[in-house]
Amino acid sequence: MNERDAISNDGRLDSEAVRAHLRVYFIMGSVNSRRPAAEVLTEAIAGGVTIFQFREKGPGALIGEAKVNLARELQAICRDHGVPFIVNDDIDLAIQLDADGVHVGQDDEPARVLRERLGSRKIIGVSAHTPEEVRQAIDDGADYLGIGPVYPTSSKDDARPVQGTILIQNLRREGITIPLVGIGGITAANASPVLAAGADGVSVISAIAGADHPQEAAEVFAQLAAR
Ligand SMILES: Cc1ncc(COP(=O)(O)OP(=O)(O)O)c(N)n1
Ligand SMILES: Cc1ncsc1CCOP(=O)(O)O
Ligand SMILES: [Mg+2]
Repeated sequence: MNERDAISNDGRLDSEAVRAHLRVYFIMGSVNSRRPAAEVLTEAIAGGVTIFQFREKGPGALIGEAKVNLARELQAICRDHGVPFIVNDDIDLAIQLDADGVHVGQDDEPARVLRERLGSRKIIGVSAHTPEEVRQAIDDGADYLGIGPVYPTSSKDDARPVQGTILIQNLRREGITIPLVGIGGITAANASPVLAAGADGVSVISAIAGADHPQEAAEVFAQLAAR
C-alpha cells in the first residue's frame, strides 16, 4: 500500500482512502483456484482489483512455512502494484509480515483488542451480520465492515444465513457511513444490487479465483464499481 494513500498527516487511516480501496475486494488462498495463486492474483490486479485479502483456509489449506511463503509471495505482488495486502484471521502472520491490515469475524479477536496490537496505521476489517454487530464493530474502531452473506456461497462452509442486501440498505438509510463491502456469492451478474444498496464495493472469492480469465472477471467488477 502506498503510505500517502491511506495515512493522513496525524498518522491515522484516512477513511475515504479505505473506502476507495474497497471497490473490488479480492479474497483468495491456495485452495480457491486450480492455478498458482500468484498467477491468478497478478492477472486479477491487472483487471482492477483494489484490495486483496490472503485467506488460507479450508480443506487442504497450507500451514506453517508453506503458508508464510505463499503469503510473502502474494504480498510482494500486492506491494508492486500498490494494492493493500490484508490477512484473514491470522494476526500473528499479519504482524510478522507487516501486512497493511487484517480481517476478522465475530469468532475472532475484537477490533478493540486488535487496534491495541496493530496500532492506528493498519486497516482493521470486521464481518458483521446484524445491526448490533455493526454498532459494536464501529465502537471498537473497525475501519471497514464485510456484510453478508448477500447470496448463497460455496466458498465458506460455516457461512451465516443468506441475508440479501437488506442490512446494507438499512445501515445506509440510518446514516451509517462506515466503509463497507458486501460478500457472499457475488458475481458480475448480481453485483449491481449490492452497490445500489450502498456498499462501497464487492468482495469476491470464486467469481475471480475460479474464473477462466481472472483479469477479465476483475475488469467487469471494476467497471460495475466505478462511480
Ligand atoms: C471482506 C470480508 N468480509 C467478510 C469475511 C468473513 O470473515 P469471517 O466471518 O471471519 O469468516 P472467515 O473468512 O474467517 O471464514 C471476510 N473474510 N472478508
Ligand atoms: C469469506 C466469506 N464470508 C462470508 S461469505 C464468504 C465467502 C465468499 O466467497 P464467494 O465470493 O466465492 O461466494
Ligand atoms: Mg474469520
